[in-house]
Amino acid sequence: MTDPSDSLSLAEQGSGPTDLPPPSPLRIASQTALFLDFDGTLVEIADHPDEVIVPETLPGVIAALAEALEGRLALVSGRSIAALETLLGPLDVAIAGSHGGEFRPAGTHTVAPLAASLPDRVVTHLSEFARANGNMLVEPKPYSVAVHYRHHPEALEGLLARAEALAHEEDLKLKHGKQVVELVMPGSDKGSALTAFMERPEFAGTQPLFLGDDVTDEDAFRVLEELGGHGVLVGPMRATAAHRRLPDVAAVHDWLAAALRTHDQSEGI
Ligand SMILES: O=P(O)(O)OC[C@H]1O[C@H](O[C@H]2O[C@H](CO)[C@@H](O)[C@H](O)[C@H]2O)[C@H](O)[C@@H](O)[C@@H]1O
Repeated sequence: MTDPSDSLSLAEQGSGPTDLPPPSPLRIASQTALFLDFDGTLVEIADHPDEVIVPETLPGVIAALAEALEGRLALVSGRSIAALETLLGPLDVAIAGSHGGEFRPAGTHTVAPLAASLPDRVVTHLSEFARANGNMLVEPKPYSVAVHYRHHPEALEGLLARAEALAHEEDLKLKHGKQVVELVMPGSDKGSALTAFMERPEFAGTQPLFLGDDVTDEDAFRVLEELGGHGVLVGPMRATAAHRRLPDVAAVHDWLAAALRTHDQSEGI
């Protein structure tokens, strides 16, 4: 069975989806708000979630951009906020974690839930299934749970069936990301997280940009149309609601660094 990102592009085969232009250079301006996904966008995908290599300069780049944008920057990730801070260190920037379940504006350590807690039985059932099928990695998060099948692709069909049954019983949302099946509490996703940020005074009246690579980022890309912003797909072209594309993580880093250089020059730094 293929990765959902691959199957989206396969579904588009024939003429294939028309490629998207790259985004304009990022301008540090009062109308700019920047939302960044983490895995596959700021760091390369790794075999295990704990094995991602975080470039030494990344936390500094995020902090510098947030400062230059006067707080109009947020990380919007499927990971929990705690997992992101383990990898990046403590950061005083706005973060939405667990696919929008956790919401934390800049300047506070208080995490506001945007979803109800996941019932324990969901993690228990998926953990039993994962143990019985090659001991797949289970990643419980505050408002979602992820099962990573990268090393056990043969278990995907059964995993999807089990996850669909649990989603139906507990009224959960199923997300099929890169080599991962996740069950998420309803009422929150990356789109609702973006909307919640845009309702805050520091983001009001800005034009949001969101960079993301996975199919789970499409909720945010869709919401951006209503918010007057642009989605930037990171990675190979596929069917997407984004309007711009950068080819890979390295191109994201170059695009961000160029914005900081231009800003520093204009400030005489
Ligand atoms: O929204 P994101 O910040 O992109 O997070 C999405 C998921 O990222 C992590 O899983 C993905 O990255 C892993 C490390 O590269 C990789 O091993 C896995 O196959 C990917 O799906 C994270 O573990 C999940 O909790 C996030 O939902």
